[in-house]
Order: sequence, then structure tokens, then C-alpha cells
Amino acid sequence: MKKLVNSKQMKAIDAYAIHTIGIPPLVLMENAAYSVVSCMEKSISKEDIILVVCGSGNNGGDGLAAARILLNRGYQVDVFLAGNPAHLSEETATQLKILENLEMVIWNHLEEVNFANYTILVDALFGIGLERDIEDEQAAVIAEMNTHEGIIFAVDMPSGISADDGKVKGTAVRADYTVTFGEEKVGQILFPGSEYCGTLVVTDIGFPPSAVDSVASEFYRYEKMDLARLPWRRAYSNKGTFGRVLIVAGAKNMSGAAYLSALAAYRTGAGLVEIMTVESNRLILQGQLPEAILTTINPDLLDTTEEKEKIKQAVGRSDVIVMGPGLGVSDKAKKVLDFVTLYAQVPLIVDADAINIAARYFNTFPLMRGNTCLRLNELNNSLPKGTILTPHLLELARLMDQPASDIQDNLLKTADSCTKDTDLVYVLKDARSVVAYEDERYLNYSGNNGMATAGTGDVLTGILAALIAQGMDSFEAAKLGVYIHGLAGDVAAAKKNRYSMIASDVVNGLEDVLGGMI
Ligand SMILES: NC(=O)C1=CN([C@@H]2O[C@H](COP(=O)(O)OP(=O)(O)OC[C@H]3O[C@@H](n4cnc5c(N)ncnc54)[C@H](OP(=O)(O)O)[C@@H]3O)[C@@H](O)[C@H]2O)[C@@H](O)CC1
Ligand SMILES: [K+]
Repeated sequence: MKKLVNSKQMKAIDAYAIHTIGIPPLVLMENAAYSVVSCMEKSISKEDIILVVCGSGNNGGDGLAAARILLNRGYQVDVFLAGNPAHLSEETATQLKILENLEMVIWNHLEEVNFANYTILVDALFGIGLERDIEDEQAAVIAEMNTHEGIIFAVDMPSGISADDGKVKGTAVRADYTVTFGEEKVGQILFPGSEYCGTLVVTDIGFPPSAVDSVASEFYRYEKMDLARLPWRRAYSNKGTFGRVLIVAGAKNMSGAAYLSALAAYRTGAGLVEIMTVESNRLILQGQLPEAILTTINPDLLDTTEEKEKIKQAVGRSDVIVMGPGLGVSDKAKKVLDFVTLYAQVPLIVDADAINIAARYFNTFPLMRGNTCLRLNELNNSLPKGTILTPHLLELARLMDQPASDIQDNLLKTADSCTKDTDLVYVLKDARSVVAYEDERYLNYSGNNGMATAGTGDVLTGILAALIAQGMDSFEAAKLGVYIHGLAGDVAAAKKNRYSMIASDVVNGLEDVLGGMI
């Protein structure tokens, strides 16, 4: 598990190291500069001509110190002080004085600098201290840097990317490498920041563990060693030991979603998977997945005691229920969901059409139009404890009755609204999914853009259900499930490629992930 921090938390770690422990800021700055240079030295040569672009804050100070180290080591290096000289921080002023004493070339105005003369750029304009949108001269500097053809090394953050949420503040440097200090920043994990970072290199610049531990953070991500969290499989076992999953899915002609969800549940270790669907899907599902038990219902007879009893029995014998994949949004599908929700006392995985059905239902009440709070409360009151909702951004927009662009722009704030006063777990599916429960925020760092293909969401539901069926708590299952799903997608991309891979390749990838082959 890796802790992630926002700018406020990182500044608090800096402050603890400096003021409580007594490490002089210039020591940290020197270490930061050395770590930037040692990363650069893996890619540069003495033939390169390097320009270090510096702002007036401490990020600029890191850049000035790096320029000095490069000069000392015999590299050809100039400096462009693009920040306001009247605003130099104390440490940055010290670094500048040293460079002046060394008679280094220091440009002060954009018009003086010919970027084409340089083969390598170092971006030390802004780090975690970026506070407002970049405009005017600073924006022009970044525009010049982004048209440059050589390698760009960013110091701590690509300038213009918010360390808090990965958003571009006006404009931002597109780096090839970002050398960051101490802890990974939230804005380096979320998009678009993650993409602007290029290759992210995390370096130790001497923050003592006590400084890091002194600051709590709600953000973290998993890494490979977190696969050890997988539920332990007892030797003395039978299929009942590993739980029973019910998948309520697949309207007429939509059996594929039910199949992918059920297959993924089996491949993640569920003991038994039952699919509740319509009779017309029976033959195809039995042919595709004979291991699954089928219960078929007749949507035209939902008011009869017999059909209701069938649903009640199936719900009653399950440990976890997936509702939604390929279900459609008809009134009959809503009725099935109403019965399942009424009878269920185990966690549900609410996905796809189940979310769309809830959104449509809310829209029938004038009071609920645009009232996100009321909608989320209603969900909380009607769904069993431990339920996981897995909306992608469009589904979430419908559910909350808000523009999708607002949700995309404010993913972390959206997570805060979703988890306020609720027992539900939210998986906000995006290129970097956020799993949110109470005050904790898990940011997922596995997966790739090849997974943006039909059916991968169905696969995720099966993985989550299987983990819960094997005894995991819902929040842990959601985090680990999202992580495993992404890793399985990475295996699929490596075996096929990001263009050709399809959802069933992600299911096949589970074998390597769960078999410890990655
Ligand atoms: N503290 C430490 O111990 C350590 C810190 N370290 C390093 O320091 C970095 C943080 O330094 P920081 O806090 O000085 O902030 P930083 O990123 O340089 O930016 C502030 C400057 O930018 C300016 N500015 C901001 N927004 C702007 C805008 N939109 N448009 C224009 N100007 C804007 C702002 O100007 P002002 O608001 O004063 O006009 C101010 O001058 C950190 O990322 C790491 O690299 C390491 O050395 C390790 C030890
Ligand atoms: K920077």
C-alpha cells in the first residue's frame, strides 16, 4: 500500500522535517537537486545543452541547485529565471547568489531565450506551491517548452498540474520524466496529471519516517505486494466454503453481460455462481458456462406468487448479489430489482442498468430533480449495508442528476458527496477509478486504455462478488477487486495488445494475476 498526499499534506511533511526535526530546508533542496541530476544522468550526455527553467519559489530553487550540480559535473547548462525576481523565496535567493558567483548564464526574459539551442529542458517553474491558473508570460514559457523536441525533466511536478487532483491549471508542461520528492502526489496518479508526468520517479530526499507519519492522508493506492490481501483458501473446504454468488442480469438478447460477470466470479474463486435471467437466455448460457446454475424468470408473470417466490429463494441462498449487467431499463427489469432489494440481506453489487433504473425512477419525482443529496440518501436507505455501487461517470451523472463534465472535473469532491452519511461503498469508474468509503480514498493505478471496451465493467462485478463471497469485507473487496481487474487488463494488453484485447481477455488475465505470475 502506498500513501499518496496532496499539496497541503506534503507541505505539512516538509514543515515537520524542517521545524520539528530541524533539518535545514537547504539540505532538503540539495538532496532534491542531486536526485533530479541522478535521474537525468541515465538519459543525458556531455554533448547535450541543457536549459533549466526556474520559477521564484522553492521549486525554482531546486532547479537552480540542479543547474549548479550539472555545471560542476561538466555539463553544458544555462538557466532561465522565468519567475518574478521580486518574489524569490529565501532558499531560492541563496541558490541564485551561488550561480551568480559561479558566473553562470542566467536569462531573465523569454525574448532572450532561444529554446532551439537546447537539447534538454528542466522544468523547475512550479511544484506543489502552484496556487492559481497560469497566465500571460508564464503560460508563454510553458507553450515554448511544450513545442521543444528534446527530453523534458520536471522537478517534483510538471508545472501547471495541480498536486491535489491532477487538473491542468491553465496550462501545463508535458514532461518525459517527473522526479518527485518523498511521497507520490494525488495529482500524479489521477488524470490528466498522470499523463503529463511521463515516467514518474519517486526519490528519497531525506524526510525522516516520523515526518511522513506525522501527517495523515486519506489517499492511497495498492501495489503488487497487496495481492497478499487475497482471501486465504482453506485446505479443508467444499464449494460452500467459497460462497455463493447470484447474478441478476441479462435481458433478452443480452446474455453476454451475465456470462462475463459469472465467468469472472468463477475465475476469481467463487464456490458457486447462479444466474437469474430470462428463459430465452438459458440455452446460450448453459452452452457457454455449464458450471453456472440457472434460474429463469418470466418478466410477464412477475406479479404471480410463483415468480416472486423464485426470486425470494434465489436471493435467500446467496452470499452476495450482482444486479445490473445487461438487464435493460424496462419497467419489468425495475420490478425484478425491487423484489431483489426487498428480500436481500447480503451486500449487493449495483452496476450498469441497475444504476440507470434508479436514476430513471428518481426522475419521476419532481422533488428529486437536481437534488443529489436526496437521491443519495434514498439509495442509502434502500440498499443493504455493505452494498457496492460501481457507476462509470455517465451513470453517476444520471444517478446524481448532474452534468457528467462537473463530475469528471471534480471526481474527488464527487466521492465526498457520495460517501457522506452512508454505509455504501462507491467505485467511481474512470481511467483511474476511485474507491470511496467513509473518509478513505483508494486511487487505482493498475489497468490501461485497452480496457475501454464493452464488457470489462461486467467482469469487474464478477470479481467483486467473488471476493465478497469468499468472506472479504465490501470495502476491501472493492479496492482489491478494482486493482486485480486492472492488473488482469494489463496482462491482457501484454498478451494481445491495447487495440485488440476484449473483455474475455481480461478474464483470462485473472489466471496470471491470481496465480502469482506477474
Ligand atoms: N519546502 C521545502 O522544504 C521543500 C520544497 N521543495 C521544493 O519546493 C517546491 C514547493 O515550493 P514552494 O512552496 O515555494 O512553491 P513553488 O511550487 O515553487 O511555487 C511557488 C511560487 O510560484 C509562484 N506561483 C504560484 N502559482 C503561480 C501562478 N499560477 N502563476 C505565477 N506564479 C505562481 C509563487 O509566486 P507568488 O504567488 O509569490 O507570486 C511562488 O513564487 C516543491 O514542489 C519542491 O520542488 C524541495 O526543495 C524540498 C524541500
Ligand atoms: K516543476
